[in-house]
Amino acid sequence: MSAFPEGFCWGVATSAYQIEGSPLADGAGPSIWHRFAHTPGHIADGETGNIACNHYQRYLEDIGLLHELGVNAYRFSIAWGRVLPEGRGAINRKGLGFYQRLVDALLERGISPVITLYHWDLPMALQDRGGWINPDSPQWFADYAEVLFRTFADRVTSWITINEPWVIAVLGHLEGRHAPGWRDPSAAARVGHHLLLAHAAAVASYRTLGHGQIGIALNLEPQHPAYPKAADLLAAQRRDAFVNRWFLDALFLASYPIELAQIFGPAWPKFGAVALDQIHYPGDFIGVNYYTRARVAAAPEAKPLGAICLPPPREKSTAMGWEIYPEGLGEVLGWFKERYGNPRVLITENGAAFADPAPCAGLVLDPQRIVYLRSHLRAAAQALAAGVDLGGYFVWSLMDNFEWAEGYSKRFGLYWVDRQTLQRYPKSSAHFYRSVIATQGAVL
Ligand SMILES: OC[C@@H]1[C@@H](O)[C@H](O)[C@@H](O)c2nc(CNc3ccccc3)cn21
Repeated sequence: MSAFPEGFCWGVATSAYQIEGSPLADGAGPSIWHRFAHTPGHIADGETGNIACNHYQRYLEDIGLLHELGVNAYRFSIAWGRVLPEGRGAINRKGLGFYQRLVDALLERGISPVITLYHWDLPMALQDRGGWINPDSPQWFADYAEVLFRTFADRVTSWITINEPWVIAVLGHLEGRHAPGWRDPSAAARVGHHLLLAHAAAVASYRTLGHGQIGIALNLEPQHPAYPKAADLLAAQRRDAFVNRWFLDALFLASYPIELAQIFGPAWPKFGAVALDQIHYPGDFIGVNYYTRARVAAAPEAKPLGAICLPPPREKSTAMGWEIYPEGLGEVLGWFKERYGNPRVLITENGAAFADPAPCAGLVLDPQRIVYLRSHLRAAAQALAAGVDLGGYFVWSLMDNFEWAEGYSKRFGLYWVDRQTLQRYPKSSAHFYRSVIATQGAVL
């Protein structure tokens, strides 16, 4: 029996800087990840996205892989700096032309484009104006989005404004592990707010220019007390406010969790009623990027949260050190039905990195990824049966790619990429996912 309804959206996901390569080709303006990756010490093995998977040249071959999988949707991001090299103003027609050819080739194959407007690669020219802490940044983003809405209004009906505002604010502006590499709590709080204003402005623009669906993609991760102790439960609740409810409550409830003012202290701005009303903009769907859960222990010395996350047992971990915890996907999906009015949800990322072996006779055997995907797909099917308005599922990722600060050392793909030749090889998980799609989940 099919676990998923006819018309369910089956896809895979990628992002521009992680797969395209050629970051400066055809008049493209450099991004903050180009600068960050070229700054020694930021990326494992000193790698950059200069080549990545050379998708910029090999995109037709990669669309062939999508067709081989049988997906009916493909989530990818547009590099802002290819379209607007200075981040605003003059349009780079060659840069926009790449995405027009990509969209047309997808549509010819019957694959629906799901475009992420922003997946972390802000044009350097805008960062030089302060980037996301600049109060003008929401308008910069809305103007960029309008160029794409007008270009693709007739062909693209699924849009994601921003990928993971929490990662942008926290890893990029609080912890400094991602571009632009800042460590400034006040900046992180303001960046989070400006990203929500940017999302709201793009949604408002799409309401006048488009006739499809638009949403935002959030990284969501259940926070569980490591031990049955009151202190651990309180620490887990604090971290839940910080990781999950910061953006969920803002979008759906027009309020920030009170814990954030305690966590950020004086660095947390005094947002008024108008500011909170302006971020009350969930859009048409919520994208859920789910990978794992956190086991949280109280640690008063670990400022500002007073919490630490305990590593999972090795036998339950992926190559990223993340716990394999499919139950957490059902928990996260349930939040939308229980707390936020049961909006349309898409699982916009779910996947895992494992130490995949090299190809043998043209195939990479990755049984662990099959186990991971099967268990998470089962959890998704159970949530759907329980009444969650789940409309689609995207595997992260189509192929091994540039895994940010980890460089190319972590492989998330359904296709294995030879780093010397860039040849793509199917993993057995690609064949598994193809069978899931072909049977609407009956094989699970
Ligand atoms: O790490 C795998 C992927 C990454 O390649 C995607 O670009 C990004 O959208 C993505 N988000 C998560 C989950 N959130 C996260 C948490 C901590 C650090 C980085 C990402 C995983 N991933």
